[in-house]
Amino acid sequence: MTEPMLRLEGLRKSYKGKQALRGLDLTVNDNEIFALLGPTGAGKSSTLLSAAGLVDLDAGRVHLAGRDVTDIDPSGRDVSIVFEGFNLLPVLDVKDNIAFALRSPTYREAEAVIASRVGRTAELLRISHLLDRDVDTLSGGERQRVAIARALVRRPKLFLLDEPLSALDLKLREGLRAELRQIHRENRSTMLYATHDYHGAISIADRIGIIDGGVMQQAGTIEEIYACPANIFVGKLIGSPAMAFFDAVVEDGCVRIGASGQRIGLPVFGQLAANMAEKLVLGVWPEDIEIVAPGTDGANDGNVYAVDNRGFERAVQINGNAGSFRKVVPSATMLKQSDACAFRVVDGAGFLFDVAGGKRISHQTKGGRS
Ligand SMILES: Nc1ncnc2c1ncn2[C@@H]1O[C@H](COP(=O)(O)OP(=O)(O)OP(=O)(O)O)[C@@H](O)[C@H]1O
Repeated sequence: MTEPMLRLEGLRKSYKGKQALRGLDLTVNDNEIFALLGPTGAGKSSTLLSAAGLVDLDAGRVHLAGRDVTDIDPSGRDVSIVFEGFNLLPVLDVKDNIAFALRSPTYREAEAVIASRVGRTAELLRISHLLDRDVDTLSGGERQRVAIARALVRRPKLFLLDEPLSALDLKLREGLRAELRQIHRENRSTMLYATHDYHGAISIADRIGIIDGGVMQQAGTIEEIYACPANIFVGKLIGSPAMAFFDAVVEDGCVRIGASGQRIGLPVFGQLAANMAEKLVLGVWPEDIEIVAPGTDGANDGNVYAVDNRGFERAVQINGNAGSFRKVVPSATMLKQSDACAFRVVDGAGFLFDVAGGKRISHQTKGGRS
């Protein structure tokens, strides 16, 4: 088996007593795009900086293509990093900004080779027409392309992208993401892409890692994560809309939603932990919740709190006694704000989570997502 391109093992990093990484593990395989998804302050940048060797770790090891590089300088690691802030050099034009890394003492190349590589990389990123411009005359999207070109031109083993597209508008972001995938296919490069944008992460990545509090919460393909979300935090960050959560109680071999809602037989949740608490949280992907007519037998009562128009679809928020959820429905669905309605969880769907720690305690279910 080939070695993973990047293996981070038990990384710990504190900044003036503030713990940013708390035993973080992460594996990025050769030739894959791995998205590191997490909210602000989760530890994404610290993870990328650790991989590049740009921070001093308190503990843990960094392996690059099977080699332990923990004690190796950034220049000896063969990785390139693109930051959100672009870090272009204002005194140089676009061409020289891209060529900069190839002219460093470590990567010194012949000028003819540099010109050809700069030209090829500029074509890939569709910035050939900008090569003679000063960087301070460029738009945000153009600068971002130049920053990516500058990192790419070295053809590093590993390409680290830290929120590279967040400053761009939606259309530019989508376009650049498609181009990054194309570059990845052509160059067979490996990318670690940090973002807090769920849509961005799933559209570009082969696998996703969800990070919070400096710890990897779960890693896998999006299908694996949907089929088995590790904890409530993962459910809240994944999906669009995200997972719905309801208070639930265990009574008479059933899980009951709220005090008087739907009853679901315990066996559908698989073999459960022996000492299951009486109170639990039931997590359900919105696709596994049906909205039905008010008063439907065995369903949960609710009312429509908000309706957002999305063109061909609408996103509705339904509030119930045991919790609320958002779900996308066709725009022909006759639901208006304040309407009474009812909803029920599709047979066999849903996950049970522990109230205290938020960990999933039920097995994979057979809902619409699995
Ligand atoms: N140089 C620093 N000095 C002090 N604290 C820092 C420093 N860098 C990061 N931190 C703290 O470490 C934690 C993790 O930060 P990090 O930048 O790795 O998170 P992030 O997931 O990249 O966040 P964001 O999405 O906001 O960039 C945060 O609480 C942050 O405030």
